[in-house]
Parts: sequence; C-alpha cells; structure tokens
Amino acid sequence: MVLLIKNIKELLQVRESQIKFISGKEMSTLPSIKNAFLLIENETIIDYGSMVHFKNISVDKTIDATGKMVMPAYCDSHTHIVYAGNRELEFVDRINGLSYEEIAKRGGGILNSAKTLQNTSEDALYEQSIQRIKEVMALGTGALEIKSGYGLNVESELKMLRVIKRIKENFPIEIKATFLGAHAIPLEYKNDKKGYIDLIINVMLPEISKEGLANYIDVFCEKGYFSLEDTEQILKAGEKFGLIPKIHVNQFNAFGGVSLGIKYNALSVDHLEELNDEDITALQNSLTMPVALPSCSYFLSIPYTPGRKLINAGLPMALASDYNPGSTPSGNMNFVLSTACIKMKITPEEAINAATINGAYAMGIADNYGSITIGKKANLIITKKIPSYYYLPYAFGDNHIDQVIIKGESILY
Ligand SMILES: N=CN[C@@H](CCC(=O)O)C(=O)O
Ligand SMILES: [Zn+2]
Repeated sequence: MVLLIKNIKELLQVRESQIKFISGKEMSTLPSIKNAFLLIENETIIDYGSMVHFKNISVDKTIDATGKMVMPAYCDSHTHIVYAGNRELEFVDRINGLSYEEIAKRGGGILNSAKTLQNTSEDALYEQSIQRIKEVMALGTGALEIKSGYGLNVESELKMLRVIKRIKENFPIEIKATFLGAHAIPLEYKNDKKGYIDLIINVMLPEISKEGLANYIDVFCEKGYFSLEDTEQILKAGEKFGLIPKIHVNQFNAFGGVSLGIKYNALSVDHLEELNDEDITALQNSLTMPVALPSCSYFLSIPYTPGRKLINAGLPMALASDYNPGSTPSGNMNFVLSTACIKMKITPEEAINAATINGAYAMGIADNYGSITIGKKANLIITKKIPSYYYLPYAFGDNHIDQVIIKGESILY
C-alpha cells in the first residue's frame, strides 16, 4: 500500500538524518519544506520533498493537503492514562481552598484513585482506558508512555500493566510501559514504608519482569512520598531487572532527585516545577531528558517548569501531558503546546520539537518516531487549513487537526 500526500502547504520537522534529540539554541529551528509531498509505503516514510521535484508515480491512495500542514504525530512520553473513575470531587475541594497536598494527606489523591482501581475489574479498566486512548489519538498523539501506580498492591499493579499490554496489542499507537509501584504509600503500609518498598522490590518487580510487562521504572521522589534513599533503593532494584528509570522529581520540592536520576542513567526526569542551579548543572552533564508537564501546572496552579531557563542553558526539553485523574485530567497535546508557549515562553518551534523528537527520545523511540525522516514510521498529523504553524499553539482550545495517520493508516475514532 503506497500513500501519497501531495500539495502540503508546509511539511514540518523534516530531518534528513537520524538525530537523538535537540537541545538549546537548535530547538528554535523547525526544519520544513513548503509546497511538499510525502510518500508512505505501508507503515514507513519512504520519500518526501518539494512538489516542484515530484515525479508522478502510481500509488494506491492520494491525499490532497492543499492549505494544510503535515507534521509528526505527538510522542507523549509521560502519562497515567490507565486509571479507573475520576476525581472531580477533589477538583471542587481545591476550588474551595484545599491544596493538592492537603487532599493527599487526608487519604484522597493517589490513594483515592488506587481504591477505585482496586475495585475495578481488568476488563472494566481496559474499557475505560481505551476511550481515553481513542480520544488522544484523535488529538494527534501517535506514541504514548503509560505508567502503573494506581494499583499499589501486587494484584492491581499487575492488573494495570496487563491492561497496558492489552492496549499495546490492540491499538496501532506505539506504547511503552513504566512500572510506578512507588507512586504513593498505600494505607496498609502507612506506618511501614520499608515493608511496602520490600514488596515492590521482592514481589512486584520479579513478577513484572517474568511477564515482561514494563520497559521503565518510575518513583515519585517527593516529600511525603519516597525519599532520595527510597528512590535509590528502588532504582537499583529496577536496574537488576533491566528497567531504565524515568522519574517524577521536583514537583513540589527540589532536594537532589535530578542528580540521583542522572546517577542511575534516567532516560528522563519529569515535572521539574522546582528547579535549582545544581539541577541544571547536573543535566548539562548527562543524556537525561528534562520533561515539562505544563497542563499539570495549569490544573494545579503550581509553578511552570522553567523551560526557558533549561533551553537557555543549552539543554533539551520534552513536553508531555501527564494525563491522570488527579493533577491533569487531559491528554490533549495541542493544549500542552499552547500552554508551553503562553505560560513558559517557549516558541512554537521549540514546543513542536519538544513534543515530537524530544518526546520520542524521552520514551526511547527516537530511532523510529518523532520526525519526518526516511525509514521512520508514518505517524502524522494533517492539520485543517491554517495560515501557519504558529496558529496551532496560538488559537488555543480549538481542534486544528483534520486527520491523524498512525503507522501509515488514517485513524477514525
Ligand atoms: N505527582 C505524581 N503523580 C501524578 C499525579 C497523580 C495523581 O494525583 O493522581 C503526576 O505526575 O502529576
Ligand atoms: Zn506523572
């Protein structure tokens, strides 16, 4: 099956050679071809260029993209999209003055979602989750990292990871699974955190590894959750099972989690709403991707990750949604882009680089996703007719997507 997309107003994120990620000043460049064509064979990009040089060949299907932009689909490298129920009551509690931390202290928050998930069957969890998968795919997401972490016991952590596996088997979207058993301390272990960490290390990890259910390991390294020592112990254990860290750090407090992640070769360190100079220096000497989650800052009214500071320090940055029921009940990467531009003073070029190629790196798939490169998978967004790509983050809140193509096929959800 050969698909031709012709008369593309502008083909964005064209990278001739394989690159791992983009940092610093280079993030302000978004290579593109105006009046372009793109040729796809089955799942793969096989050619692209200017319409001026296009030689007519026989194809199975043609899409005329006159007036429209084509770009790589988003690579959302941080989500908790598999969850049960919602937390809209806590949303109203926060409007009435309670903080995210206060809600968590009184047994709400992650523990609230864990209780709901433990009482939800695997099939029901799958059904609820795939509605969200369909929704984010239609909004332009072509690759997703999904975390466990709302199970908080052996049975339910495995339930979450098996649901992720099932999604992977049934949807064309690229999926990476992350084990986040250390998301919160369950009520039964309220006074025995060590006991819960033992359970993670000695029971959950071996079982997950046996079933091949996870690619990465995550810890919520934060005051009131898991300390630096706890985090180190869990990352070390994960390392033995070949799980690379992608960790939650510096959401509310900066106390060395970034350096710790780097010490264990974390693929990414995520959140970073609180960031100090030592963190920046540590990142400058690493291959770890800093990941910002602006929709979370928006929803919780907490500081935005200082993305400008990261990029000005010559660092890369990825943008992800953090889709979850508590701090970010939205997986809309278009909103993430707008919010990064508006609130973090990130330019549209930087934001698109952060949500495509750098997002792909942050989930370990940059060899096959995140740019228009011959040989990469054809995961694409075709926009509606828009004046320029600036319009995408500028006209926030509207859907500018006409079609989404995942692995060479148009998705209709
Ligand atoms: N902060 C830790 N985990 C999630 C929120 C979890 C929740 O509130 O349910 C996050 O990344 O924002
Ligand atoms: Zn998260």
